[in-house]
Amino acid sequence: MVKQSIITVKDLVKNYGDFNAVKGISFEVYESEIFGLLGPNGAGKTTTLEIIETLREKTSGEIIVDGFNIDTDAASIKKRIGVQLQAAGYYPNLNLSELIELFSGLYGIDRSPLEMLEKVALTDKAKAKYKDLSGGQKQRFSIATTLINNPRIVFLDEPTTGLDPQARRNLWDLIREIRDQGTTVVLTTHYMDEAEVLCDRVAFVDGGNIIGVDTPDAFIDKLVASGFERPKQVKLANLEDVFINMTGKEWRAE
Ligand SMILES: Nc1ncnc2c1ncn2[C@@H]1O[C@H](COP(=O)(O)OP(=O)(O)OP(=O)(O)O)[C@@H](O)[C@H]1O
Repeated sequence: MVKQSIITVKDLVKNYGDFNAVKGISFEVYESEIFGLLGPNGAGKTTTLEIIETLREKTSGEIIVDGFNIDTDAASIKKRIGVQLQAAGYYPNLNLSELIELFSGLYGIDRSPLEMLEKVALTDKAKAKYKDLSGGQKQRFSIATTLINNPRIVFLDEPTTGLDPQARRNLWDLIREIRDQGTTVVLTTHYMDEAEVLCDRVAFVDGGNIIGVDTPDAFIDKLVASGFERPKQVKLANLEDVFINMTGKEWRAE
């Protein structure tokens, strides 16, 4: 099957004053894939995401999102994407249900809060305030808010940072469900195990450059074919497997 590109980034440059944070990167994201931007702190991942999300100005380069050019059609792009809000955007006096009603209103659409909360297993917290949620619940709620406008693409910046292993795996399942329903997912992560099992393709970003884009399997196979071997015999399980095995996979009461 020919892959259809939903995001095309060409020669993207971002300077902050005289600091060249993104140095002319080009890549494509395909429709209905989970695409990961990986790289060390300060590599330029968030800058790149926020430019594509129309939240930050680029210095130069071309970006097409779902057929719309960011220079001429940013408003059409905004309507087609879902972006996680910073926590500060969640008015403290409203409960989750009311927050979803508020955001739906801002989009000018009518979404049932319970239906949205159901997607992220938070119906029992409908009357709770955002600040009273656990870390995993906060992440799930913020993902629910990205889905309100039925977006073609959702952007998730480090969605699992700070979560325990169960919450992380549950969030992976949620992200896969979003992809399986036809929504493209672009995320950043520092966890390579996460990228390996979750992402269909990954781009490595380093010092403002993209140094490779491929499937996790292809990257690993290429490295192994080049003669790389781990210094130590790899065990058939790791400590996280032990943890999950001892404490169970189910949703936590949190
Ligand atoms: N508003 C800004 N003004 C000046 N420099 C900035 C600004 N935002 C980011 N930078 C710089 O640009 C570089 C890229 O930052 P960015 O946040 O995009 O990196 P990142 O890959 O997302 O890092 P992390 O993994 O730490 O989130 C960093 O050196 C950062 O200090």
